[in-house]
Amino acid sequence: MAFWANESWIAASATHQYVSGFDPKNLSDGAYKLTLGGEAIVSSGYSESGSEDAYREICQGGVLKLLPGQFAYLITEEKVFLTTDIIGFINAATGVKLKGLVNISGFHVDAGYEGKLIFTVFNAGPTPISIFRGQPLFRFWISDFRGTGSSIKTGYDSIPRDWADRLHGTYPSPFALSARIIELEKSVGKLEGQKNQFLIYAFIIGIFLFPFVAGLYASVFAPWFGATVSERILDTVFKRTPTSGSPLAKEPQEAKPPPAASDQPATKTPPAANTPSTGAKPGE
Ligand SMILES: O=c1ccn([C@H]2C[C@H](O)[C@@H](COP(=O)(O)OP(=O)(O)OP(=O)(O)O)O2)c(=O)[nH]1
Repeated sequence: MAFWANESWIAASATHQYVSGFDPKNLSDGAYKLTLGGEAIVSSGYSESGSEDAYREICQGGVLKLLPGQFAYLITEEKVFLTTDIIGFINAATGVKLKGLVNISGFHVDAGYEGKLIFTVFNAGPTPISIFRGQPLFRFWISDFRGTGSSIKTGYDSIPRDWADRLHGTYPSPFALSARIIELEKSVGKLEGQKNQFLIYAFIIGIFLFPFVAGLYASVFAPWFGATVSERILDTVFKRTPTSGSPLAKEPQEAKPPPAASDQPATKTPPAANTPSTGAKPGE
């Protein structure tokens, strides 16, 4: 197995087109630079919602921004045409990987594969990564592939639209979570500010309303409230003898039953004669 150097690429391309629009200028140390094509599917990320806008068309020179924690399907502009006696290897360019873009997808292209290549990437970095259509974002190597059994396979022409459903939801990276926490802290700070404002307003309104409420209480509620409930509470708490104004005073006292007749000691009524005369006659 031998990887193709630039010379092998150029010599072989004289009889077969391995990459659409082949240009030797795009070769670098045996790697052919494939560029970003016109469509992408991007996950909702941490600051957007739903997968409705996941599919993105990228116009010529148009930019696609991948936020921290976002996951995307990208497609190459070029199609590759592998014969059955070669195999391909793919990767993302180092420059963009150093910004934090991770290539999650496979690394080989089957012998006999014909079509565009789809890359699955994830922004694991702390900052948004902007890529543009036509940017030489991917690397493609070819190697001889000995033996038989491979056949021509029709590959991708575009990104299947239903792949958007696979990217529904969020894929939070530590950076995305940190950004989310900062957003929430800002919201909490705003709410705190609103709460303080509310308390200040309530205090000011309270100052203006106090004389009115106090007057209302003194003139309407206090006479009724003070005479009934207040006195009752004071009597109970301080074990006071119910005052004449107190409701307890007005309540009938519990009557003690009179002692039984047999229990009463016999008392004699002193004779009228022994009663010291007051000199007064009855009826006087
Ligand atoms: O990141 C990748 C990896 C592969 N391919 C293309 C080239 C490859 O020939 C084809 C199938 O890839 P692979 O053989 O790895 O996928 P599979 O899941 O094993 O599918 P299959 O069983 O059809 O081979 O998809 C891509 O577009 N992107």
